[in-house]
Amino acid sequence: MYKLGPSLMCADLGNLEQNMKELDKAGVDFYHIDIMDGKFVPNFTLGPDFVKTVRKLTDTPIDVHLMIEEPERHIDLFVDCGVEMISVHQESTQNLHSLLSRIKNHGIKAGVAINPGTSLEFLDNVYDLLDYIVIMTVNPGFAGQKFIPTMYRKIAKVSEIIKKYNRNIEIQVDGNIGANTIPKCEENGATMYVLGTSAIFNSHHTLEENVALTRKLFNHETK
Ligand SMILES: O=C(CO)[C@H](O)[C@H](O)COP(=O)(O)O
Repeated sequence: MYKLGPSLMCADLGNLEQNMKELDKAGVDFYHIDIMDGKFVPNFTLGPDFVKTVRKLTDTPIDVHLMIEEPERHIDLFVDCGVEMISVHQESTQNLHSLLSRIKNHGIKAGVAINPGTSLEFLDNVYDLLDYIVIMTVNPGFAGQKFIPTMYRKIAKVSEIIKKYNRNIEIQVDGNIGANTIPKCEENGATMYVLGTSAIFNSHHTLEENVALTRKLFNHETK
């Protein structure tokens, strides 16, 4: 079961409603929304008002990726937007366990996003709270970057670790996910795919066609 989630920072924001109509028609599984504060990452992107707009436009699950410092100060703001999933970075908070507990207490899925240079040992302390782990396959901040090849091994390692925990934790991959990278991500155990400029938000085909072409890259069925 594999899930596809367009990264809305890469959408045509002047045409958001139309873009989302096409993507919903194409049957995407979730929408990925990147929140950047210019501190934790060197860029600014979307915020809670944008998330609320997306919520009004679709019933498809919304996955918020918080690339911000002190996310504990803002969790409630994003929960109140009506999202289904929130991921945070271990490097951005003093107390990851309590932050993940807070997300779970709101009845939504909790994820941890892992930067390319961050090791995996900390997972042992929080795995009981995790619904998904996001392997950043680029350094977070900008769309259109190159996949870091050593991240394939990291996906495989996380996959092994999850088996050891014996819990149903999904592996999401984010950053330059497309024709050149999906087959190897799948081989190594990724289950959720964030689709940006490489896979769908480019001018080669319509969004619906790009989603259909992306599905063809998988050996197994999506969803
Ligand atoms: O998290 C991100 C950047 O930090 C984006 O979601 C991601 O990079 C998607 O865009 P692309 O496929 O162009 O890399």
